[in-house]
Amino acid sequence: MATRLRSVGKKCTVIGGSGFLGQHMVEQLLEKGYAVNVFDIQKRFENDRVQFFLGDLCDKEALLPALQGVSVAFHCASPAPSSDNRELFYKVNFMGTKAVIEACKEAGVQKLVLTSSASVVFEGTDIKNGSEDLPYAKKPIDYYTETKILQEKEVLSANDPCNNFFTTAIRPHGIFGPRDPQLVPILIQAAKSGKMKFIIGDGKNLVDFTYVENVVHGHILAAENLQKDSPLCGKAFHITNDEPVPFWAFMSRILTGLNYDPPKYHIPYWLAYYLALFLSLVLWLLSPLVTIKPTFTPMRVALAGTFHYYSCERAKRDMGYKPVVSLDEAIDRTLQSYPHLRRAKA
Ligand SMILES: NC(=O)C1=CN([C@@H]2O[C@H](COP(=O)(O)OP(=O)(O)OC[C@H]3O[C@@H](n4cnc5c(N)ncnc54)[C@H](O)[C@@H]3O)[C@@H](O)[C@H]2O)C=CC1
Ligand SMILES: CC(C)CCC[C@@H](C)[C@H]1CC[C@H]2C3=C(CC[C@]12C)[C@@]1(C)CCC(=O)C[C@@H]1CC3
Repeated sequence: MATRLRSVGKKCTVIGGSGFLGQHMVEQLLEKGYAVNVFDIQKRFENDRVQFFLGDLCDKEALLPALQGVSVAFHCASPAPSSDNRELFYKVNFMGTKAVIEACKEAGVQKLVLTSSASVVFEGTDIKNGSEDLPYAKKPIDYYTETKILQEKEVLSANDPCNNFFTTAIRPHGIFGPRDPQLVPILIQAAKSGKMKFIIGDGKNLVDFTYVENVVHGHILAAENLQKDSPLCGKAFHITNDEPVPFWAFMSRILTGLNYDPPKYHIPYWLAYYLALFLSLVLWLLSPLVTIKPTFTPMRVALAGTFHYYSCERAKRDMGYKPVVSLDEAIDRTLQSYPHLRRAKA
């Protein structure tokens, strides 16, 4: 109730509001009484209560109309991690984020909440209950992560209380839920083509998978607690389900929930990693002739075979965060939302 009262009359803009997380943000913001603008390069849904602004966030002039009269901007736009396009990541995540900051300041937006990623500290080796104090990855696992680091630094250092401009960053990890175009669809595609036979490593590595509604809840709490002298100013916060789970148990639960067999043979982590590395080298050599997107990339092998789970104590302490949907419930809701991916029983 308190949250609802505080949010009445608030106007916000969701940059990247047509995306998976963005659409869920829009739905919950509307439910909480916010007036919502969406700025995105594409329009992917219809809603009379939302004002859409189409444009590229790298263009400050295009952003300005979407930010007029707005008190909070949520920036959750990014090229898809799988695009692996270094120039595009640099242009959108780094240069584009600079444009977002400039446009917010010029339009008089008071709060900017960035969707960063817990992966900004991940280098492909185990992280167990990692806090926000871990240093940024010196060797990020891919170009996407490299530019998420640049982006987060840019937003946090733009915090400027003297000019009434406050910034914070949310670092979710492994977001999943209805309409996710990545995790479940990629997994089921791999299972369909017979590639989900092997567990990479011993299968005991714990990982955070975070239900999209919990991620949205973290963003809204961040916006509502971000103000002068609050501990959120210029700081990053992990938002997770706070229930780390073995990576392969989670994958198996999704697979069996959609009537696919879970993987049962084990392959040593380093063997999988070097095979994926060798495959990407071969595909790179062949790239002038054919473009093939491999299912197993070194990055995915690293994510599938190591521990990477994070503490969200800072978010609990500073913004009263607590996941609103348990992992069990989240998996059930997600499975129900993908009837078209369910395999018919023989
Ligand atoms: N999906 C995941 O597991 C995780 C995602 N994140 C972050 O969460 C955010 C949202 O991710 P998703 O919703 O999964 O991605 P998504 O690909 O579904 O949505 C991204 C949106 O950004 C828009 N966009 C891209 N380039 C743009 C540009 N130049 N100008 C305007 N709009 C542009 C796209 O059109 C799309 O609607 C991203 O910042 C991502 O880095 C962080 C941690 C985990
Ligand atoms: C084929 C299988 C070995 C794995 C299929 C599932 C993967 C597609 C996903 C498992 C962990 C996911 C993940 C991300 C994308 C999808 C997975 C690799 C991110 C890279 C998305 C962007 C981020 O900021 C970090 C995420 C970490 C976990």
